[in-house]
Amino acid sequence: MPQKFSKRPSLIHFPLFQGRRATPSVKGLKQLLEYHGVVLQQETLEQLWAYHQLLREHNKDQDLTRLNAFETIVERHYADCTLINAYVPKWPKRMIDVGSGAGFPGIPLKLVNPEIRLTLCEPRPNRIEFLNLVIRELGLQGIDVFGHKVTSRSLTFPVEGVISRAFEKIELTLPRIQKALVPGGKAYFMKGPAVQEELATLHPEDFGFKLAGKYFYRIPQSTQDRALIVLEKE
Ligand SMILES: C[S@@+](CC[C@H](N)C(=O)[O-])C[C@H]1O[C@@H](n2cnc3c(N)ncnc32)[C@H](O)[C@@H]1O
Repeated sequence: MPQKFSKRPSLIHFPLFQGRRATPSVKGLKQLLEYHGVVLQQETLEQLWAYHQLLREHNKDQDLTRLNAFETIVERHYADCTLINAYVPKWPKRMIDVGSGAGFPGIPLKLVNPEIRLTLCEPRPNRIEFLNLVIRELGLQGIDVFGHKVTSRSLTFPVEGVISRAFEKIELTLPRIQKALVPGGKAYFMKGPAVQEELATLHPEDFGFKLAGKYFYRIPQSTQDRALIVLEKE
């Protein structure tokens, strides 16, 4: 039986803000995030706002995101990439984000979990440049960019965690990360509704992994179904 997507993640608050429209500003960002069930500290909000401004400023020449409206960017990028915290009690210390693009989920994940030592893996030169700019401008520590394709040969340093969103089928990513991920390490896959078909044919044991968790939910106050699939390296 396919899993049903639940309407609300369990650890989420629903604050008072009831509208979806908000002026692009730190305040508007806070209101929209809270509307989607994400409550952040003021300092984190300000960092996310600084990132948003860089994203807007460089989007035209660097082809970073196809989303345009502030509300949509907050819902599908920032809320999406921070809601996952509700399902992971403790993130691994040393992680990579495979296929980061403009920094999703890596940058929001790092902002809400500054203790993670994170490497953003992205081969496209304009995106590498943008990610390095974000790191510099926001003064982030414990984060760097691996500007190459992740393959079983290129990724040689050991990591305890891997995350990716909108990248490729899980069965294609597992061989890429098989060597780098330490035994007991976890791989987190952020997926949309098509995950059901993918899971039906996925055999993680063929790659030395076992299923450690699967969570199906909807971004609060949206039509966006999401899943977080967690695999553990045996
Ligand atoms: C569809 S985008 C998703 C970007 C981001 N994760 C998101 O959710 O918005 C996939 C990204 O993976 C990058 N990519 C493609 N092959 C890769 C590989 N072998 N290793 C790392 N990144 C790769 C592409 O350059 C692209 O930026």
